[in-house]
Amino acid sequence: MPKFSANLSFLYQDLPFLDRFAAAARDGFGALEYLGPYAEPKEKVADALKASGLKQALFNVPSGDWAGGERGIACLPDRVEEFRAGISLALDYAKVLDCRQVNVISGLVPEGADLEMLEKVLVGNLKNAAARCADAGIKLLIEPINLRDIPGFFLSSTAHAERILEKAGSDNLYIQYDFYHMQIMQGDLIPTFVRLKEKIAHVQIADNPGRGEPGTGEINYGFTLSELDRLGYDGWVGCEYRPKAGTREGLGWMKPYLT
Ligand SMILES: O=C(O)C(=O)[C@H](O)CO
Ligand SMILES: [Mg+2]
Repeated sequence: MPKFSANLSFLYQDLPFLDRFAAAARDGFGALEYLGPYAEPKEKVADALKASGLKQALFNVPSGDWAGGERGIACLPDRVEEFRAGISLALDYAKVLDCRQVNVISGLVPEGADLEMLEKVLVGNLKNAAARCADAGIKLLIEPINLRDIPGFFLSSTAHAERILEKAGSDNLYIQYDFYHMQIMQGDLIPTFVRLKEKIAHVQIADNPGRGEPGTGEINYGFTLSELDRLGYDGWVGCEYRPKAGTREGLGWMKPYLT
């Protein structure tokens, strides 16, 4: 049976951040994930997590000025120090939250940038970060993201992610496989999952078009989720969608999976 993680950067947007933890527990989720917990002291986040009884599935390492339009800094040559400091901060939170995986958002391609140089920077950053995370028993992930929602994003395909993994040469670097992004960019969702299964540490779901609940678009999630089960995927399934009505009202799709 799939195990679901509520992505609190997308779900329960009507509630203050720390109140979303209890709401997710009440609605049957087993774990939580979000972009980042950094606006709150780690002790407060840990208290809310403990009170909810949920697990911390994942969060992103600091990703630059998100509100200002940045989408990660990991490929940017002039941000290497900041990236390394961000890994330290992410590890501090991950330890307190007993979170076993963190995700890196690669960044936007600056106008006129040398792509080979960006790749070299990204690979160097990931190599260093994967080793530091391994020492802490935490997996490091990278996520291909679709170019329609984030034009100019550096990492937008599984083929590119595979190349980055190969160049980084770390056995602690994995792929976050987001079915929504991959449906837009390449399709062939399950065969690609099967091929990369050993390298996929986390999956996320939303339907297309619109990034709504499973069942509101073209992806056959009945088939997809039963395939994940059949193939032995035992990680969390991150629910990273924008509810069409309200989070709770839109959870009908999850009912068959709750025991
Ligand atoms: O956008 C996504 O798909 C992600 O998973 C990133 O973490 C940002 O939300
Ligand atoms: Mg995602």
